Amino acid sequence: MDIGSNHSSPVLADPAPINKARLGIHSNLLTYAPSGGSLSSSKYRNIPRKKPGKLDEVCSNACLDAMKSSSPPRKKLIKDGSDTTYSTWMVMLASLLVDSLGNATVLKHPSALNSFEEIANFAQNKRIAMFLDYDGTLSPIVDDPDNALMPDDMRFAVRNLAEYFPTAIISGRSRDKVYQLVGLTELYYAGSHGMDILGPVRKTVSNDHPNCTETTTDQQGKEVNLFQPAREFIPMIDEVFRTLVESTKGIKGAKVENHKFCVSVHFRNVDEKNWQSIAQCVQDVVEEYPRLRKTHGRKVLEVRPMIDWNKGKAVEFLLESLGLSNRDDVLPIYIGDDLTDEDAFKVLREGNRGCGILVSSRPKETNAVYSLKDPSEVQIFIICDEISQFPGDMEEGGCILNDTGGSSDDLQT
Ligand SMILES: O=P(O)(O)OC[C@H]1O[C@H](O[C@H]2O[C@H](CO)[C@@H](O)[C@H](O)[C@H]2O)[C@H](O)[C@@H](O)[C@@H]1O
Repeated sequence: MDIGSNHSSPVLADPAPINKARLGIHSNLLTYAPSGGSLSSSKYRNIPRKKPGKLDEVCSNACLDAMKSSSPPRKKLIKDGSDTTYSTWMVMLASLLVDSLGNATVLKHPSALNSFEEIANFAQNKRIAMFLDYDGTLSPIVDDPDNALMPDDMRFAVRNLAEYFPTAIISGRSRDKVYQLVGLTELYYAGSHGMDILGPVRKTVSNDHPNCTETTTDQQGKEVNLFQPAREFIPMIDEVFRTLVESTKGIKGAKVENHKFCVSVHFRNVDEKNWQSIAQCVQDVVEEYPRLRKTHGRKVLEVRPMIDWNKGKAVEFLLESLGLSNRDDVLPIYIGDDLTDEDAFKVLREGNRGCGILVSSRPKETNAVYSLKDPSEVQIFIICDEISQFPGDMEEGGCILNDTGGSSDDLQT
């Protein structure tokens, strides 16, 4: 049985589709040309860059389009008296449309919870390898990235999961930051969209990537492999971080984060009339640094090294490091909510290797097979996985679920 074979192509009507062809923002749509310089491995290639000129304006306008189309306006109350009836009708029509698009998603990307039996059947006699994004997947999206905390009951569910299946977090944040937020030593962590991975030691992996792999010890003194394919970019990223902090300091609500191998520029709290200025600041940087490129997430623009590495490659790398790649008895599952997670969904979809689950409450174009509405559904899915794979253990008290969100110690018997 092919996983998700009942469900058709990944392309779905999106109420606000992003014009990727114009933007060139999605890494798996980019063509990489061979690089010179010290990034000698064929994995790392430069994208030929246009000369700065008249097109700059078009570029930052395109960027602005992407910022707008990925940020649908919030519902507004209609106060204008004369147009009330017409406007009300429009709102009702729009919400009907959203509802029917929602149903289309349900059909094409069914809920992973409703399809749980299908997934469990497919996972039978297989070992699940679980990959989880952080923001919007394990923690709800909030205005301030520093307040994106993972609820304790989610942490408990993930910790239990990791007891049964190899589990990795793959985040756009720095590895240190995401480790600090998740706080579980049982997991593997990949930060900066997979450009900073702490994984198990495996010789073949080190041989494949001799210049970017280093054997070290983790917090528990265990031998681990540190994989950093963009190591030489650290000083450049640091410089870009400082430049962006300076250039955006006059824009109210802008926030810049340094993730060691990439920089995030948040515009969630910026008035829409200033989004153009944010886009311009980012555009100026990528023009000044031809070996960096701009990508795009949920109300965030990012600047990152122009290397052929992303969350999809990180999944492949971790599977290889865990000795789980190219095996019929392994089912990798990746759960994520953002554009950057699409690279991972695509890797799993290709060759029917595993299954991507998109976290979204509205229809989106995606390479995932299934969907979950929000982090609370992610938590339920994780718990169901544990129970379905090891029902005996659960009944015997390995994991007794309650709905009070109490500490893990309270719940262990
Ligand atoms: O790959 P992820 O773990 O999902 O990280 C992607 C970005 O997540 C964070 O930003 C997002 O979440 C914030 C907190 O909810 C929200 O305020 C922001 O608008 C979102 O884009 C993080 O701050 C970024 O640096 C990550 O790239």
